[in-house]
Amino acid sequence: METVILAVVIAVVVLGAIGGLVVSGRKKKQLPPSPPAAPSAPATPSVTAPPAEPHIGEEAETPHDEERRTIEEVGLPEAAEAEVPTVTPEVPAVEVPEPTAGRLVRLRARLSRSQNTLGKGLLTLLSREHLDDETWEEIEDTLLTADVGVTPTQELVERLRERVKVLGTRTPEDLRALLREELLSLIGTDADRSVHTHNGIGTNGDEIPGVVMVVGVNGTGKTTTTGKLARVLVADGKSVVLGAADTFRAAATDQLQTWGERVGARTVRGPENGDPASVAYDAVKEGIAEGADVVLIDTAGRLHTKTGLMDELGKVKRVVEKHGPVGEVLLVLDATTGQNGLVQARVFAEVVDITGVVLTKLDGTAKGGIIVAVQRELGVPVKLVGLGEGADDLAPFEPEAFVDALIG
Ligand SMILES: Nc1nc2c(ncn2[C@@H]2O[C@H](COP(=O)(O)OP(=O)(O)OP(=O)(O)O)[C@@H](O)[C@H]2O)c(=O)[nH]1
Repeated sequence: METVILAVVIAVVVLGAIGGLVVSGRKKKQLPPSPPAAPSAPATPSVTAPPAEPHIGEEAETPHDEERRTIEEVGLPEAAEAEVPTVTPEVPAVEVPEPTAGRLVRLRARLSRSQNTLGKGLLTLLSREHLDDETWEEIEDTLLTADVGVTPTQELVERLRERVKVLGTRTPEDLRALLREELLSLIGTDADRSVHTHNGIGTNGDEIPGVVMVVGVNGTGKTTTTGKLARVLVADGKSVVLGAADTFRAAATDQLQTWGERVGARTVRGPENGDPASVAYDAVKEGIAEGADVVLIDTAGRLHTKTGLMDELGKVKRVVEKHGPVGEVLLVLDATTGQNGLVQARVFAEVVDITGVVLTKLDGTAKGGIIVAVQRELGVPVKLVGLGEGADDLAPFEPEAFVDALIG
């Protein structure tokens, strides 16, 4: 019996002691709840252990080691891996130029702004109640001021006089239709205005890329036009190689290369002041090797009065022709230079057969009539017009859209 009592007393004491330990343990754990741990938490927000309020009892019994394991389990390594930035090789962005169809219509606002005097001026004069000699003279002056040229102006005035006489009433619609028709016949709607970029047959009998040479006096916009034309061709799905045969001006070569890089076209360049004919030859050779569709050759600006430079241009063309035919020789004319452009055109045409004209800076002049004059002078069509300094401001020349922009 005594033994039993002793055993019960021991059991009570032991239980009491255990109870006391548990309570003191709880108190210890509850005293510093979590504030000290909390500040360290934000350092690694994505990997913090999940329960904010862990089970007190468990926490008290959980060894410290186990907590670390739990954090590892959350996947620190993966998180760290995810944060490693992926290194991609730097590739220059290749632009996708705007399609060329309908560009002139899109750029119509620029055209009508610069050519207002011509189209609207003519319409206003033709709408006068009395079309006397003085009025016809004013019409003639308007055309001459716009650089249409003497002979085409006289022809147009004559035709308009005849047709207005026949016309009974002169409603604004009648006059607009009549003027549209006459201006269109003056500019011509039948000419082939496409830039010839199709493949040619090389001197060795194999197919070679279409070759286009861009020529003109200094500062007319040759390099810019070559770059813009490369974009037009790329937009139309063709592969292009550029030849920087303007070896006089290092900046022109860099400029051309930049244009090319923007659309993913390779530029063949030579040493500064090197032989332009040799660069042009190499460019076509590269075009053949690459199987490119078109090779565009930018030449140095040269004054038509400098015979030596003009002879050099002839040589560039002849050297290129050792590979095969040059499909297109584009003469770049600055529309703001007016009648002087015609003199240039004549000399360039003698040295290299011009096959098409690019009229640049038409956005900055009211002298759009030069289109008529230059076509008459050279007997070759205006194929492209420049209407601004923007990369896609070169448009295929469409007579209808041009005349519509003139007369509104
Ligand atoms: N407003 C306007 N500016 C143009 C147009 N075309 C070219 N330009 C500008 O004309 C200037 C001369 O252009 P370039 O292409 O360097 O002329 P370039 O004929 O190659 O010059 P050189 O190599 O010195 O003979 C540049 O500032 C062009 O941005 C156009 O259609 N409109």
